[in-house]
Amino acid sequence: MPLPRSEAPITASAHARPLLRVKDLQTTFRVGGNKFVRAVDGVSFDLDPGETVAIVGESGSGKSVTSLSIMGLLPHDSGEVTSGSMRLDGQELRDLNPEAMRRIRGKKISMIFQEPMTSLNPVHTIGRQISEVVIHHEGLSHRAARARAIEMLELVGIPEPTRRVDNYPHQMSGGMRQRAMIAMALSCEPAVLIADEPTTALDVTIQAQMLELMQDLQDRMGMAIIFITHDLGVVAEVADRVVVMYAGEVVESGTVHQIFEAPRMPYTVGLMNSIPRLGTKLPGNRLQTIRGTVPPLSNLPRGCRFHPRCDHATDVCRGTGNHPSLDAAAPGHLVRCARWKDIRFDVEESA
Ligand SMILES: Nc1ncnc2c1ncn2[C@@H]1O[C@H](COP(=O)(O)OP(=O)(O)OP(=O)(O)O)[C@@H](O)[C@H]1O
Repeated sequence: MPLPRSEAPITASAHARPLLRVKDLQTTFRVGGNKFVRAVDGVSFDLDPGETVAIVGESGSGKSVTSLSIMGLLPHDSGEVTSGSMRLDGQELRDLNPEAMRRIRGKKISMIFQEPMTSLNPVHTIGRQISEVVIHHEGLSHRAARARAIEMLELVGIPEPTRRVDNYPHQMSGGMRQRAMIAMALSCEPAVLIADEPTTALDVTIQAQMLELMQDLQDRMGMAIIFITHDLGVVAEVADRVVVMYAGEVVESGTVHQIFEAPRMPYTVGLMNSIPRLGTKLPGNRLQTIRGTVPPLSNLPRGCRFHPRCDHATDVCRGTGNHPSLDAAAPGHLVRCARWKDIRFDVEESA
């Protein structure tokens, strides 16, 4: 059943009113003179309290721009949300002025980045940085804020928190800085945490520890997480629902089971095939990469944006005016592929 693009309610929420509803989000960048590109093009998804939605896709697919749009952190000289809606707890974020948005960031919605130094200030101690967040948002005294900082460092598993609270970021290892950043992001118990590739820069053991830590904190604090990654392998471990993005658009979304057990979009299957540790067997059982590269936003292919890289593409995928809509392949499972009814992928999970 094809859905008109503007009505496609991605990854159907079980709640009457989701915690966060992103609908038809469009974010545009000025790329010189009067030239604009649409880095996020009609993206919709819901996030319910306590759940994890993963946004996946190769570099340049629009994952980070989606999250920066929600956070109100686009570079203000070049990027702008040009249409759509982002409702957090019923409040339209686009209606908020910068000061009101500052009050929400850190308090109701927080973000952690791949590189901790993006959010940690090298010239202040970790304790001071966490304290500033809780003093700003909760009006705690300096003494109470320091106690909260120590408590948060302990919560994220930093040893000797009463000593570490006075460390500067450079006195900590990469893994510990990552933990400190998480402590800072969670210090006001936000309802939503956006984690943008939070484990990519870490070695495998620390990666696993960080994922475990985030899930543990989610269980304790009940926050919802938007987990941004190019790694579908990680998604299988952390997500309840998955949004696959390509060239600024959602190309498939559904529950983690639907995406892993019955993917319908060749791009999603391509991402799966390029992950060694996923344990998914496909014909030939060989590791593959998706041929070609993500197209530049200034020169998108006609028809389906993925067709030049797709082994299943036919004329119907290439034609001007044949831009595929998001169709419901099953309840809560949406796919943007003109041929999804014709293609079957032989995906089985290994033991
Ligand atoms: N400041 C900017 N000015 C112009 N274009 C931008 C800017 N920031 C991002 N873009 C464009 O938006 C597109 C999406 O970028 P985005 O960072 O969201 O991708 P991503 O999927 O998060 O990739 P990565 O995994 O590398 O972070 C890019 O192709 C880029 O061309």
